[in-house]
Amino acid sequence: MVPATTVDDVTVIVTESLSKRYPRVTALDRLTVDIGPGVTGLVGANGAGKSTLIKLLLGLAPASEGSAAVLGLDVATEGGAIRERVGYMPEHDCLPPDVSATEFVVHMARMSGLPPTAARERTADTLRHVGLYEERYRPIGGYSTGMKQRVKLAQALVHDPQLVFLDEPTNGLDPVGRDEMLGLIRRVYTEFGISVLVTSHLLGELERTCDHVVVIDGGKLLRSSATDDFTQLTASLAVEVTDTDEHPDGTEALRAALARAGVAVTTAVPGSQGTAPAAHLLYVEATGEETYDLLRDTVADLGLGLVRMEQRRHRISEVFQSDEASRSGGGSRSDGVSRSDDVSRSDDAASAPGARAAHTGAPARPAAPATTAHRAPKDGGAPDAA
Ligand SMILES: Nc1ncnc2c1ncn2[C@@H]1O[C@H](COP(=O)(O)OP(=O)(O)OP(=O)(O)O)[C@@H](O)[C@H]1O
Repeated sequence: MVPATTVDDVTVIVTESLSKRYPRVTALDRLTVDIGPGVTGLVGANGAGKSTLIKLLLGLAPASEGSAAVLGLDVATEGGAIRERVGYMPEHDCLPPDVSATEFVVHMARMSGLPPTAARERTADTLRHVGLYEERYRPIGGYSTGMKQRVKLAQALVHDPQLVFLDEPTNGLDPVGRDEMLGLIRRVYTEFGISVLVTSHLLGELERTCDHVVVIDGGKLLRSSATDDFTQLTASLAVEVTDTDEHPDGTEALRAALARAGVAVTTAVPGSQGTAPAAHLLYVEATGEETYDLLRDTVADLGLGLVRMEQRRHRISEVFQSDEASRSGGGSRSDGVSRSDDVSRSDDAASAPGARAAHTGAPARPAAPATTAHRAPKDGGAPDAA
């Protein structure tokens, strides 16, 4: 696959007070954000306005208010030029069942203006890249959900865009399929230099894939930060030890010894209520070098093997959980629902590692943390939080 033109050191997407109002609902509400090159996650519950933002950025629907530019092109007047340079993977199933992946992707390449030979070559390259080369002549109707998602990704990449919009590409995939798709998405940028805007209702799944995360709720910006800012190092150390004949439960032996030494130890992931503790992991509050020394000596005195001792990172969801906990006095939510990775559907929350499903019927929404918008609105005020 021929690498795309890399977009370096430019703002890939800029929106300024962008709004979209339908008769009964405001889908986007004065959204102001800058997005640079790389892989950016756009996270929000169902109905948060993610698909609407993509449609506006592609110039497929007019904004009610405000402005936006993609690759320096105005969405209001240069939609055609934007769509030449941008690939789009829609959320919903939109594939013809009776044609093969090759026929479909060649057709999409021709629609994008590629000559017949180039269209066939690019199709073969792109299908190989997404892992569909062997099955490329089979009708799409017989494909699994994961294969269909790959066809949708291939057609978004076939015309060698500078940027792709991927709307919920992991929808309907099992955990293995999700991981594979997220790996593919990461490689779209690292191998081909194509910047990515990928939407998801799962906060957690994007932290491994994205350089930057934008969180929206009710059409408003909640937060826009580098992923590292969300997942900065915490003061706690994750410690894992082996069991021995003398201490069949090494973790418990270490916990008891540390407690006797007056060290704060927990088996639950700090700051994440409702998250199941990982087996054989202790979290120790680190107060300085002496904590490392004490841990090493205690493990040695007990005769245990030290498997790992590492400073742990916040998970993105914890940023929202801890804020919510502090707003409700440190306890759980008044409705009894704890935050999870999933900012939307309870069925997916149940499948997210360590997540507890919300069963209120209403979508669980992230609380607004102290907003650190990537770019403050021009009036200098903080963007509205829902
Ligand atoms: N054409 C439309 N007419 C009226 N309302 C719409 C239209 N498109 C979207 N909406 C409404 O705008 C809001 C935002 O929808 P949008 O599809 O952008 O959300 P989303 O974050 O992409 O969620 P999902 O993942 O469920 O699609 C929703 O309340 C939706 O019902």
